[in-house]
Amino acid sequence: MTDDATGPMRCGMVAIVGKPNVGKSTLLNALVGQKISITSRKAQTTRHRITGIRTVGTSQFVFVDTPGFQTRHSSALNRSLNKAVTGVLGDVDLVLFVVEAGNFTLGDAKVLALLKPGIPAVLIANKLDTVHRRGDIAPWLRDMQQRHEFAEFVPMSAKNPKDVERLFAICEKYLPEQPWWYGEDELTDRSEKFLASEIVREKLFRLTGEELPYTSTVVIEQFEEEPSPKHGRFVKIAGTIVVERDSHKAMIIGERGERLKRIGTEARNELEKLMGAKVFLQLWVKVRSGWADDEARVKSFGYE
Ligand SMILES: Nc1nc2c(ncn2[C@@H]2O[C@H](COP(=O)(O)OP(=O)(O)OP(=O)(O)O)[C@@H](O)[C@H]2O)c(=O)[nH]1
Repeated sequence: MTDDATGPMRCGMVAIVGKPNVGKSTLLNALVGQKISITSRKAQTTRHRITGIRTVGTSQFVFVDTPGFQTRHSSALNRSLNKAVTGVLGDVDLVLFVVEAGNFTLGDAKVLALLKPGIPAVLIANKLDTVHRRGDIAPWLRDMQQRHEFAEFVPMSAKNPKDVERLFAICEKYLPEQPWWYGEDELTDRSEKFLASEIVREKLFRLTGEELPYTSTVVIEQFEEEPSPKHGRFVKIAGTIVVERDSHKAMIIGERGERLKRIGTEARNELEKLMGAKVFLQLWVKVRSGWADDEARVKSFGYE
């Protein structure tokens, strides 16, 4: 990657797609250079179409993260997720198709089938650091070449900054020559309110582990900024964690409310850092059974 400001001005949209858990959010965060999308060990934590923006030299990359492609269940929530993926793929300049290096499963094949002809796709063979037999990668790459006409093949690790820098240099030439859409320092076009719900959701999944179904969601009901002579910025946030069962509610609240308190404290600390503000955060837990199957309710929670 070059940082010199010579050459034509470029700007373009880059979609990051792949089945759940291959490392899309990790890659996006590494590319944008700051935590924007939420990562966790639990699959399917990314539901929204999140953009991250990075300007390097004369090129501006506008990244679009997509939800993990759902195949197992077909509730209204999953249909909405799938629509988000297919919608994104039609109007981007470049697709980064992420798989785990050395692997290709039916789940990967289903996402690959969504790629549109005419839009260049780069194969990202991620998590290379976990591959012990590097010799197996060359024949695997040849096999991948048969499956799709990829523009480039990039074996890498999203956790290795050198690999991430190299990826920029590889992607740059696929951006069209045109003026930038965003300011040089902008990182995301998502609101702080949206980031607040994502951060609470991340803490929720981190602190409840594998037991909590991914249909649990967070709705921010209040997001108000008040002038504060003492703190500069002061933001009051109230949110509701919506779950499907009483047992999930009990799990989140924990013994004597300990777990919910921790979720709130960790989320508040991170929000304060991110927003450079003093944050007052209130969280509730509500049970709404079957919401993931209810089309209207999925919409009311902000999923298109
Ligand atoms: N060893 C290793 N682990 C990685 C790498 N990239 C991502 N991971 C891990 O893989 C897991 C899943 O990463 P995510 O970035 O959340 O995956 P995702 O594809 O966005 O997942 P969904 O949101 O479910 O679609 C996390 O535990 C990451 O830390 C990598 O290059 N090497």
